[in-house]
Amino acid sequence: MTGLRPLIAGNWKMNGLKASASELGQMIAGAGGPAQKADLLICPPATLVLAFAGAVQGSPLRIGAQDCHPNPSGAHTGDTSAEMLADSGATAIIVGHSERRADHGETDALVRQKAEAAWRAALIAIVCVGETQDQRDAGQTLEVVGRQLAGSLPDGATAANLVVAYEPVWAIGTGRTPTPKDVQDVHGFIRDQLTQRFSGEGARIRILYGGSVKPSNAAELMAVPNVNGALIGGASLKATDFLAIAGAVA
Ligand SMILES: O=C[C@H](O)COP(=O)(O)O
Repeated sequence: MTGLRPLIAGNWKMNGLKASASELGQMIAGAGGPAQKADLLICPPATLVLAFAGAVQGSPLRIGAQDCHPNPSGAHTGDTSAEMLADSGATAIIVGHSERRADHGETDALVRQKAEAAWRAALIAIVCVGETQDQRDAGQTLEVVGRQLAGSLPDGATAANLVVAYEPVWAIGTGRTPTPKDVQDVHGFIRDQLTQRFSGEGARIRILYGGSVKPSNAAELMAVPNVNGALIGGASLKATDFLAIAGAVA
């Protein structure tokens, strides 16, 4: 950590039904324990944002979303705008997750528009970047991450409106993680990019690590310089694991 309050964010991806409110209830119940060292955010599927946002009222937990359309409204069947998510009680939106980049062909330019949409709705944009296995093997990690940052981050980022998540694609859902040294190198690079572009604000924007974070590796990963929290997939579906990870921050 670099003195920034950590953010532990859970991305439930396409998982969760109304009955999952009981898991959320356990998170709320445990949020006052060791987990209170971090800001806590759960990003359920859009279908649950409204109900979950109501459920967390009065607790330290916040609710976010996983994607948004760039436009505030209009003829876009099946899409959801940032304004709709804000209206449902979301406080943040994940944009540019590698699964959306891969499954929906999202470009850096589109991700940037989505981040701007989140800001237009007064929400935090959590912008994801990360290299594939092939890119890593070719020694292109920093080049890829640098290009994604340059293309995906809008001008005007502040510590209050932007979080960056570094998620190596090959580490997502695989049980594999980079070494702490590798994480340190990439997060240090991201920090440099942020400070070059956003000056003093860039030093205070939180940089999350994501990819197979679990209770057993959280303390080691969260202790790496310039790691200011985690974006957690699978392990965020279980309250005990999510809270244990939050409790492991330095
Ligand atoms: O957004 C979360 C990431 O894709 C990480 O997922 P994972 O923790 O299941 O590897």
